[in-house]
Amino acid sequence: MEGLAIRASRPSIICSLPGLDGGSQRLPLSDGFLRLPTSSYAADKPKLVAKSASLHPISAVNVSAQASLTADFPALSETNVKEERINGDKNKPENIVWHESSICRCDRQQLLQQKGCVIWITGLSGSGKSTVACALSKALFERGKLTYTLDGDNVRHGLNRDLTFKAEDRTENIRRIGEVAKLFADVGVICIASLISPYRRDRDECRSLLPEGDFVEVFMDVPLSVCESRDPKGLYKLARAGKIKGFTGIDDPYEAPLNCEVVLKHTRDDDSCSPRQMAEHIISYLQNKGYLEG
Ligand SMILES: Nc1ncnc2c1ncn2[C@@H]1O[C@H](COP(=O)(O)OS(=O)(=O)O)[C@@H](OP(=O)(O)O)[C@H]1O
Ligand SMILES: Nc1ncnc2c1ncn2[C@@H]1O[C@H](COP(=O)(O)OP(=O)(O)O)[C@@H](O)[C@H]1O
Repeated sequence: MEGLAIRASRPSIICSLPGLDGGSQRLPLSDGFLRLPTSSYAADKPKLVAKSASLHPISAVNVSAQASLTADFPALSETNVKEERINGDKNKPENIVWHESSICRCDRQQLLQQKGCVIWITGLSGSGKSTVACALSKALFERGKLTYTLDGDNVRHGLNRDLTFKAEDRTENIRRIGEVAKLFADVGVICIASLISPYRRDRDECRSLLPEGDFVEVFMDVPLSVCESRDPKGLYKLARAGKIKGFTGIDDPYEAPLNCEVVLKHTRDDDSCSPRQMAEHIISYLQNKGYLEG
């Protein structure tokens, strides 16, 4: 069906559409979506206004419409509006129905007094990703904030144990961790994902899984020479000796972020920020964006 689909985390939403009699109406969702055929809004200058049925914001909105449709979501600062045709998602599973829960993300965030998000730490091996992830999780814990860390090395011991370091396996590694991180964010947890994630496209895919603002990309901007001199696991030495093939930074690519939320730049060894200072930098970002409140 060609039309409009609005996804919300509530059983019904209040909606006013040109095609609906009597202004606003409360409309029930089926499998998490309000679906409207093109005919209900294909007026000359169609305007859609949707609000959640309670004071809770709509967690996500998918607009599938003709180019002429304009959607207007007043007072919904947390709303993520995406254009997507109902039939346009070729990866959409068939015969699978989304089951809504009566407790939504905003309820959990209220309980935890924080907002779920993903802190995605990317950088070369030895750039300090795990160290910063650890310092961040400790500093947030001390403030009473709940985090969970997904470390590339660790996840490769379990969920991703079947994956190698070939480009397509790295992509799959990142995709799976991105999906798991999204679940944590939905719980209301501040999820810290710390992995090399060398390809920009893979990181951008993970970003696109989340509502605007909820993906915070942190780049460990540390020169290869510094990472190599640290070499805590002796892997650079093995890579230089040709005993590890396809090692990031040596004979495999790393694409630095072009426009990320936080850059933690290494300056000089005698003047480098401590992991705690780096963690505080990320915390300031989260605080300014309101992620440390319910
Ligand atoms: N070929 C190759 N290239 C890069 N890294 C390698 C490789 N082989 C093993 N290792 C070790 O694996 C850790 C990186 O795993 P990730 O899951 O973060 O990598 S990726 O995001 O899929 O690229 C990485 O851990 P960190 O040093 O913590 O980054 C390495 O210890
Ligand atoms: N800010 C820092 N200054 C100096 N050394 C650091 C810093 N952060 C991490 N290190 C050291 O660098 C090495 C690599 O850190 P690690 O967190 O394991 O990096 P990654 O997870 O990116 O591989 C470790 O020996 C760690 O103690």
